[in-house]
Amino acid sequence: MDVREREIRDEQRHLDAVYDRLAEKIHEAEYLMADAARRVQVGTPGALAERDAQVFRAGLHLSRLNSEFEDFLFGRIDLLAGKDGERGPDGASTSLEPAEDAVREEPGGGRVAEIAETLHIGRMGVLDAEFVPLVIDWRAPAAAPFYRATPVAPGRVVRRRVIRSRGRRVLSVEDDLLRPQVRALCRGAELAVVGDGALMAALGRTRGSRMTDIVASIQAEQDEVIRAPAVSVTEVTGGPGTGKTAVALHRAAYLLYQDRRRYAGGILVVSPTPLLVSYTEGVLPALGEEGQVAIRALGSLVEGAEADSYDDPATARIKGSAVMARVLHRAARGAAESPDAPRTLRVVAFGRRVELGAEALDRARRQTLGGTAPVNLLRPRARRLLLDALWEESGGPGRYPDRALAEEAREAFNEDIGTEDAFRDFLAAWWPEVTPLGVLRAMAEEQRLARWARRLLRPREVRQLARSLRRVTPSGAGLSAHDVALLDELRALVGAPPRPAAPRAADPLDQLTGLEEVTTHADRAAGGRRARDRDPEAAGERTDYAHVIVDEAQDLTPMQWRMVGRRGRQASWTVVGDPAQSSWPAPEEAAAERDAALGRRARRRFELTVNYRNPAEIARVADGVLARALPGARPPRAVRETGVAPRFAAVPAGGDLAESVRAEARRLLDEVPGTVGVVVAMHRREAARGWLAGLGAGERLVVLGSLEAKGLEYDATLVAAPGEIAGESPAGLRILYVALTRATQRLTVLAGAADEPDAAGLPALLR
Ligand SMILES: Nc1ncnc2c1ncn2[C@@H]1O[C@H](COP(=O)(O)OP(=O)(O)OP(=O)(O)O)[C@@H](O)[C@H]1O
Repeated sequence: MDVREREIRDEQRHLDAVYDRLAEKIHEAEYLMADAARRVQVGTPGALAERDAQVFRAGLHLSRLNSEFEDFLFGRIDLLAGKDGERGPDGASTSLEPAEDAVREEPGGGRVAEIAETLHIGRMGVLDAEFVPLVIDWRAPAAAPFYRATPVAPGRVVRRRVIRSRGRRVLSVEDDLLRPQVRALCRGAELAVVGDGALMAALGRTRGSRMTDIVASIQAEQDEVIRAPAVSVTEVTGGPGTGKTAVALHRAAYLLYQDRRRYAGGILVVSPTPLLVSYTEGVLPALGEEGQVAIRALGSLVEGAEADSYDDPATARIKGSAVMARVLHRAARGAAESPDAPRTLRVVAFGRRVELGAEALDRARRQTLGGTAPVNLLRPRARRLLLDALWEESGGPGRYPDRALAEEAREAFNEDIGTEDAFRDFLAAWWPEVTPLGVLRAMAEEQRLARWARRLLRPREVRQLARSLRRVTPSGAGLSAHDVALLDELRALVGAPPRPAAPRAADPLDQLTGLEEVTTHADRAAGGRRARDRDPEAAGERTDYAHVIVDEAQDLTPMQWRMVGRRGRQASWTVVGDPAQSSWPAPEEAAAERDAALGRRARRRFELTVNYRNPAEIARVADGVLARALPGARPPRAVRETGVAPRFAAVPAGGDLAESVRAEARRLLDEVPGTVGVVVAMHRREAARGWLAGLGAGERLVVLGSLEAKGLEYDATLVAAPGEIAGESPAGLRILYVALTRATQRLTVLAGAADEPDAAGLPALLR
């Protein structure tokens, strides 16, 4: 048996012990369920509440324990004795630095050390029957050295081992030695070292259609972000492939572990596109945090609205800009004045007809709009002002010289007239209840919009905006992601009618860990009631998150920052992004709204510097475009090379882009076993799907418009007609940079006629 086999066998023994222990825990949980069910016979309220809590705990515990993880246990660290003998609640010793005498000089020269503690790291903590840790949760303080230790600052770590397993079987181990100069002994035998680095093995693996977690190979600079304290704002920048998205998701899991009571159900992750949402959705469940975090695309942040179309760059620029907030303010108030609102109000008072004409009504409207409340909430004010005007008109004030009598009569007048059908019908038509969608659709009428946008938008912009809003239907189909931010703003401006309550998701792990208090059904119901009393809107949709994570933050428009900001008024934040990949052309304007959203909270900044996605050969091509897009910007350092240069091809003279795209895509499908992404300019998106139809690769082949490629990655990428992508918007070069940085193995750049390829097929933009 060679060293590798022996080490795998040892880890297998440990994993077997872990699963045996899990089996015992499952048995316990089942017993608790059965026991709780028996208590239903004892009908006192106290006993019922207890039973409720117990069933809930045991059920969740069971489902968690039963889920088969791909690799439940993935790491191990072998440690020197610590400076002090303190132990944490998980049984591991807490000291980070080795004891003075942990490493000794050997008589014949060299140094030797004894391994004092071995910890296995996994997705969930497991103690044996004697409370000795069999597995430490990856988020526990004791697991931090697994991620943080480096040969320069090894702390107590001598050997770090990454264990790959599937289900109950250990497949392989990969070791890093952090104190290579020390001869380490484990129970008298020399510590074995197997393999050459888990990170490289992980990075070289074929990608599927879903992102996977990186728990087994989080790097030190990433770990610092993941475990940064959640006070205030954590800002993370870093180039493509530096793990920003991965880090943001792992941070969500870490925060839940740290303070479950505060964060369960209260973390929002905002992602730029639905494609990126579905790509990343599996990561948190794999980390054991099923259903605890809401991951939403910018176009799905508003309940009941779902973006299903794209704006051209010029329209997006208008819709996203901060000035829209003022246009919407006027529109919301203007929309309460319907073009076919009645022009006369007639009622009968004191036995005769009393009438308000256009002039009096206009005055009442202006006075009503002097109020600052959302327009729908101004209706009581409108009602009051109309009754005032009618009272005047009817000669009411002159009829009663006695003040007390006059007040009484006025009250009776309000009561009589205010409940008359003619008055009520008039009010409903004259101050109709407006909806955010209704206002947005009213803005599609160019003349009205021109009035609301006076001195704020240019006539050309008004025309463009109105035209684009005409595709929005009364049911809300045809909305773009930018429209959704406008709807959210309008919701604040019109004051949405209350919605029926949706119960807040219960927090499974509160109950499972036993660290938190036990909640009963009664508690949960009361909690729901309290939340509704506070904010009627929160009943339909949660808007008060405890932590908000913004991915690809460089892309948020000012209006989108306002929308996201409304969801985190009391929250702490993690904001990750890369200015070099921004598709929004006016960064200063966005920065102002971003600052407003994040408020005065203190900020901690981190930078990630290593590109884990692209091989160096591909990164070099992208770096050239970065230098054009943002002269002076520093690209991240690519950690690996594949020895395969990117391929440059050109559409042959007189040839067809469609045919060349098809041929190049087929070539990549043959070259890599995993996924192939074909990136084209936005306007070619639909056509390109047709070009590639029937290539028969199932989920392996994906066609993307340039803006959809954000955040995603593929084993191979074909970037077609780069000049078209760069020319499509003012941010085009940065969008091309995004497209060129999606590949983990192979990149093909296909030059169209406008790309002026040289003899080697290299487009002008990449030379
Ligand atoms: N420590 C790590 N171990 C293994 N893989 C990693 C590590 N860090 C990042 N990766 C991998 O690198 C790839 C890029 O990560 P991610 O998508 O999070 O980067 P990003 O910074 O968000 O990129 P972009 O800015 O292009 O969206 C992913 O496949 C991720 O799993």
